[in-house]
This record gives sequence, C-alpha cells and structure tokens, in this order.
Amino acid sequence: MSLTIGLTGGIASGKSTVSKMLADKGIPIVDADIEARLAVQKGEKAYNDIISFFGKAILQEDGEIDRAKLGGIIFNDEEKRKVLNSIVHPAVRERMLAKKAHAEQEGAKAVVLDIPLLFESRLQFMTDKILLVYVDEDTQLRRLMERNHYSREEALARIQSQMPLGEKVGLAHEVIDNNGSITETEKQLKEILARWGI
Ligand SMILES: CC(C)(COP(=O)(O)OP(=O)(O)OC[C@H]1O[C@@H](n2cnc3c(N)ncnc32)[C@H](O)[C@@H]1O)[C@@H](O)C(=O)NCCC(=O)NCCS
Ligand SMILES: Nc1ncnc2c1ncn2[C@@H]1O[C@H](COP(=O)(O)OP(=O)(O)OP(=O)(O)O)[C@@H](O)[C@H]1O
Repeated sequence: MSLTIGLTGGIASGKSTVSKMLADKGIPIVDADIEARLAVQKGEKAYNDIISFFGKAILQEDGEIDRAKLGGIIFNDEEKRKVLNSIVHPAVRERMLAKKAHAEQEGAKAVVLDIPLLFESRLQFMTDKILLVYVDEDTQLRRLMERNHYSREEALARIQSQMPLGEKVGLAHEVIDNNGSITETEKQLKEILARWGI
C-alpha cells in the first residue's frame, strides 16, 4: 500500500521548496499547478470553456491563455474566480488521480500530491496524510512580492483569495514552520517522514 501525502500551504509558503526535498528522496510528486497549466492549453476542453466565459481578450497573440491577464481578473473578482475554478478544477483532479495511479503501479511507496487549494476545494479525501507548509503573513507577503515581482496590492489580492494559513494549521496532520532557514525546514521534514515511516 502506498501512502498519499497531500502537501499544501498558501501561495509562496514554500510548497515547491519542500516538494523538491521530497523529490530528492525519490518520492514522486504530482503538482496541481502543473496539471492546471496543462489542462488549459489550446485544444483542451477547459481552454474552450474559459474563452466562452472570459472572451478572446484573455488570449495572447499565439492563441494561448494570457495567464497574467486572467490572474489580474480572477484574483480581484470572487465570482469570476469561482467560475474559473469550476472549469479548471475537475480536469486537474482527473489528471492528478491518473498520475497518482500511475506512480502506484510503478511501485512507489509514497506519492505526494502538491495542492495549494487542498482545503478550499475539500480534497482531503484524495490523501492519507496532510502536510502543511506554514509561514507567517509578513514572510508570505515579502517572499511572494520578491519572487513574482508583484506590487503589495497584487500580492495581497492573491493571498486574500485563499483560506488564511493560520486556519489551515488545525486541519493538517503535520505542519512545517518555513519562516526560518531552508536547513531548519529540511530538518522538520526529515522528522515528519520518520514519524510516518518513510
Ligand atoms: C489564474 C491563473 C491563470 C494565474 O496563473 P499564474 O501563472 O499567474 O499562477 P500559477 O498558476 O502559477 O498559480 C500560482 C499560485 O496562485 C494560487 N492560485 C492559483 N489559482 C488560484 C485560485 N483559483 N484561487 C486561489 N489561489 C489560486 C496558488 O497558490 C498557486 O500556487 C492560474 O493560477 C489558474 O488558472 N488558476 C485556476 C486554477 C487553479 O485553481 N490552480 C491552482 C491549483 S489547482
Ligand atoms: N526557508 C526559506 N527561506 C528563504 N526563502 C525561502 C524559504 N522557503 C521558500 N523560500 C522562497 O520563497 C519563495 C516561495 O517559495 P516556493 O516557491 O517554494 O512556494 P510555493 O508554496 O511553492 O509557492 P506557489 O504556490 O506560489 O507556487 C521562493 O522564492 C523560495 O525560494
């Protein structure tokens, strides 16, 4: 039996940093952000549904979706965000479950599902254990602004479109405090994996 680990957190809380550490241990990672990108490529059903609702103005010259433009709309409009989620999320779930099944067939003893909106989308049922990567609000805002070159307003709009990280803490089986150094984060991860027998 393979253990399915739901890796979650908030935007820029450090999920990719932790998932890279898990990948270095040979554990297969299924990343919701990657699957969401693939699901909205030209030719996919979700691509057509997005254009039907948001119009051709959200396309780039090459016909692919202009992610910055679409992000500018949905992170400032909850109703439109819900519509986008209802178009994209079913396709993402399907893709993730297929990749997870494939990893299990290959004999993986654990599989990581990296899902930023795991609690918001109530996807706990897809996992056996949930690992939350936590940072405080100031660190999250600072790291997001630095990484994406967002203004304070752009970064806050994205953070506020998600369940506050403080609320997610009580919903996870284990929490990594990622406010400190990468070494401190790695140490916490090692201890958690040992508790889970991995
Ligand atoms: C709006 C889009 C085009 C912006 O693309 P962009 O390349 O700028 O960001 P990217 O996809 O890399 O997402 C970055 C982070 O934003 C956050 N985020 C993305 N979508 C959402 C959302 N609908 N609600 C809340 N937070 C979100 C996540 O923390 C994610 O890790 C894109 O995020 C998207 O299609 N979102 C809808 C699908 C979705 O919910 N993806 C998240 C995981 S399933
Ligand atoms: N412990 C740390 N110390 C310093 N910087 C860090 C630490 N952890 C992560 N970072 C930096 O913070 C930023 C966000 O981290 P990361 O990309 O891993 O977050 P994420 O949760 O995967 O984000 P998203 O959901 O937006 O993809 C990155 O620039 C990363 O290099």
